[in-house]
Amino acid sequence: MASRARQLVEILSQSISDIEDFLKTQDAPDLSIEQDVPLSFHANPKFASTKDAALLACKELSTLLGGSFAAITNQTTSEFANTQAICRFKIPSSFPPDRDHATYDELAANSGLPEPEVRRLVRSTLPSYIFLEKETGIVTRTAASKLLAYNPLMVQWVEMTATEIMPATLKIADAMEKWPQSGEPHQTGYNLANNTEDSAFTHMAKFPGRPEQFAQAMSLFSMGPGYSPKWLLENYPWDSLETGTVVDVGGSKGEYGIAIARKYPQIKVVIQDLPDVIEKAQSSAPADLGDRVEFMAHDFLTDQPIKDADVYLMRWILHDWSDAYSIRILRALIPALRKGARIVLHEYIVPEPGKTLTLQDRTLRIFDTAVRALTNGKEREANDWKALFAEADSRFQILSIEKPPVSSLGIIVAQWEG
Ligand SMILES: C[S@@+](CC[C@H](N)C(=O)[O-])C[C@H]1O[C@@H](n2cnc3c(N)ncnc32)[C@H](O)[C@@H]1O
Repeated sequence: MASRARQLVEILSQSISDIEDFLKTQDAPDLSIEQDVPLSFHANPKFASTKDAALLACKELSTLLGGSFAAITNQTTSEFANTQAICRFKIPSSFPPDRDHATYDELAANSGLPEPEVRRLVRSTLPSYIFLEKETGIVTRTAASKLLAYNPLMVQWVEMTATEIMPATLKIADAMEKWPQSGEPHQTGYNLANNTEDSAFTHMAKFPGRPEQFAQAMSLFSMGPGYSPKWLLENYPWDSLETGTVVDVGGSKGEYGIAIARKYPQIKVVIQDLPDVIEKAQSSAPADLGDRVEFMAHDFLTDQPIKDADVYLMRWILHDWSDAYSIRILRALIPALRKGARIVLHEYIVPEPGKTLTLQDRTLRIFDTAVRALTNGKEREANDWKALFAEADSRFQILSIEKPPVSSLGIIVAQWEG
């Protein structure tokens, strides 16, 4: 028997042929993104049922291809709200042991929610393939609900997105009205959604568990193959540094700095971050690298204290900051720079529009919305990166802006010519 994916392709192919035949009988042009078919077609039972069959096949095929993670993350806001509720009430893990199917009564008993509530929530997630109900009253776990049952980080991600990101993004328009063109990290959708004057991360830190939840949710991303430090290690000529110094600015626990020091025994690395982050990072620093890895508290909005280093690395830093602040962060390096020093950024590079649309475009535009909502940050296109350095100082010369094929992040290299 043909695979489910193949069956869906057949349904899609047949439905599209039927739709095209229908359009011909109506003397209507082909389906087009730029021009809808007349509204009256949707009232035509033949057109409507064929279109629905095609859309449903597309949706299922997209879920098959995208996998369980995308099935959860690609939901609309209200679908996502129901997914948050099924996580909060632990419905994905309320199945009897060793079984991936359960009655609503069993789910109610194990989750502690009344049966009508469980039924309503579960049925709201059926269109997203979070659960299936192949036989009325019997709920089957899908790959997506198994992910929610067995992967605590995924549940943290759902909760964090629903409580931190979504409310903030829905306030972007209000923030734009209230603070036109602001680049301030405390004049954002997050500020309005949380009724605070603190910047997002300062505000979150006032609530036990919130920063940890944010960090854990974000760590889900770092597990993807595109986020491995190896892309930065393999795609920058670190071995040309001889006995050089690399400063990992905003380096957090030093994942990247430590990886560089471990692979290149001639390089010394200084990992800088805010004092409380450095205090924690220092306590878990690897002993075997000795004094080749140093931790230092430093606020990157102030002048860089490590002079004449070979490379100032900033991974995933400037996307959290508006142009005005990013320029300030770049300028704060200048007093330390010797001629020829390199600034290496490891950041997303948003593809320019007008070229072929890729799935990455959608993902990066969503990230851009999230960083804007949280801190007035920005995901940037190659030209934005160039403009940022040019605005910071004309003595920064961009050497390359490239994204290694499997890497999610690109590498932007600038040289100080002052
Ligand atoms: C998105 S994380 C990136 C961490 C690390 N570079 C990485 O890629 O894993 C941003 C980091 O910037 C640090 N940070 C935020 N504001 C800072 C400041 N004013 N000075 C120094 N570090 C700061 C945060 O503590 C955090 O570790």
